[in-house]
Amino acid sequence: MRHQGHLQVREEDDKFFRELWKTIDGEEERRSRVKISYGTAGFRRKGETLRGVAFRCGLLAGLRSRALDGKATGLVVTASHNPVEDNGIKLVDGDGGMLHISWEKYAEEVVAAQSSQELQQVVEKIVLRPENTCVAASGGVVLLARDTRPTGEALIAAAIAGVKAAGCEALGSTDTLRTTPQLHWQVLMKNCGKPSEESDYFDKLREGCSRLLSGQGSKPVGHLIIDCANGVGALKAPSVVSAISNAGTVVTLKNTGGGVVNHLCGADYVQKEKVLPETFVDLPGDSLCLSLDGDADRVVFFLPGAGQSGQGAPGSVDLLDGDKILCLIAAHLKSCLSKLDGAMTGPKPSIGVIQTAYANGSSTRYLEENLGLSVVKTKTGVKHLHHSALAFDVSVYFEANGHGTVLFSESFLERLRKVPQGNGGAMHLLELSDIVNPSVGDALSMALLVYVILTHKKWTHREWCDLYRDVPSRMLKCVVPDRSQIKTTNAEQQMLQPQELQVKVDELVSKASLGRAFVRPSGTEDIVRIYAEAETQQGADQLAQSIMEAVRSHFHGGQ
Ligand SMILES: CC(=O)N[C@H]1[C@@H](OP(=O)(O)O)O[C@H](CO)[C@@H](O)[C@@H]1O
Ligand SMILES: [Mg+2]
Repeated sequence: MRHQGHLQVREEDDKFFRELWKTIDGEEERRSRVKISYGTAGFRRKGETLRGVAFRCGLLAGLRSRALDGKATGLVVTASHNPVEDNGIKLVDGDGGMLHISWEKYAEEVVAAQSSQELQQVVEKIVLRPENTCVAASGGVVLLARDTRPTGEALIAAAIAGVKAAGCEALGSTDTLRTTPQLHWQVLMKNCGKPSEESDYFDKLREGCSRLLSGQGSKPVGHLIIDCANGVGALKAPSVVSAISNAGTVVTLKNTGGGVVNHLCGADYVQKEKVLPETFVDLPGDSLCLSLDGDADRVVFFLPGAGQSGQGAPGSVDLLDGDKILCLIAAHLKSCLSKLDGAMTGPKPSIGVIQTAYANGSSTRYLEENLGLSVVKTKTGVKHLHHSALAFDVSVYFEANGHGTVLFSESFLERLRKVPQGNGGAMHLLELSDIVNPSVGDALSMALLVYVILTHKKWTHREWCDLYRDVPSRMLKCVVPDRSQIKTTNAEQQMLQPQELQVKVDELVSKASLGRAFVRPSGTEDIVRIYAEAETQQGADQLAQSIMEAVRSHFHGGQ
């Protein structure tokens, strides 16, 4: 029967598996899995408690591959920007993107299963659903990789066991270290019939960047200093940055693994604290710096300086976050498209610019008022931004924290290829498409892209920094008994429930000069986030604080 044997748990065959199964069925593991949700970007928690989750995710990635007629899927063991003791699982779908939203609930169901018997039943139930009649009885392949966290090896071993239990082939071992965007790309390539070697992705980025820089004759910056966050990006950065050093900029890699991943370094630290990574001392005056996160899918740039206020403490930075990266790219794409005018047949190409509510108000104003572009706002989480971006010929999306990429639709690329030789604009756009990841944000690819754009625009890093000045903002977190009581609308900028809390927020915002604020439940932490902007830093701080008090008082009666 087709639906028999979807889970092939052969405990008697394999000592490793018997040991693993004991852990999976251990009391502590069981309890810890009950309420774990897929979240904004996969499962995440203390690495020590994740073997059962990793096993089940391997199993699910295998089932998903079987549902896609044997197309490869992927699984990355990483906790991204989170501390070293955390770990997590990100699942990659057959198109190289993130796991399809319709399968997230299955991931939660398999993870919540409390015993091997229950797991078997959950799997059978999933494949018996009418929408899953496509799940083939066999076949399937899953690409696996991990970042550099110490718990990664054990989790990959568990995930491989899960893939095998689903009757699928596992490609990857406990030693397979990849950045998240690299694995996404490898899944995409495999499904295009072009299976790739470890180095292919970075070779392609480096060679593409060298082509774009050749003959430019000027460099935007003397020194580029890269904070690798002591993560997996440190292993891969050398293979791409030679394109930049060959163009005459001195590239220095820091935090390449000697310290603890994301500790006092990395994109999240720099973006949230607005300070230099700890090891960034005695920097040359003309340095442009950037920080990756632990799995290198997120990047922010910064200039050592006095901070935007001009009065920052030593070590403070002028931050060029995801919003500013997006504005630079959008400005460049717009001018490239204008060079195509008349050279391309058919309708005018559409350009999409996608942000979330956390984008600084000044960036949205710059895009709309200076560039004349209309901005689409989506819910938080790259999967939402990516989905909206797919509607355009060319699009760029970024979260303020540095997650983002540029997308070119296949039909637009086809039209570009037909533009007569000699139109530099079309060739340039085609070359740009070679150095971006079409599936997810990639810190290293974006580092190259920013450098290329600054070079072509003949802009210095200062000019980029001065595109606009951020509105002062403040983000706070608040623990509430049940954050799922908050329901939002309008790209999470308003609460539908509790209605009276939204009324209070509106009232507080109306009192703040140039105020803007919203409250939403986090998708990755058991907290509620409060974001506020105002004319002054003090105004933003006060607005955020008073909203936090309103949230507390609503949920805890003022306690
Ligand atoms: C305000 C904020 O930075 N939110 C982050 C955070 O999501 P939350 O749902 O806000 O916890 O983690 C996500 C996954 O890394 C990231 O995509 C998102 O931008
Ligand atoms: Mg990350």
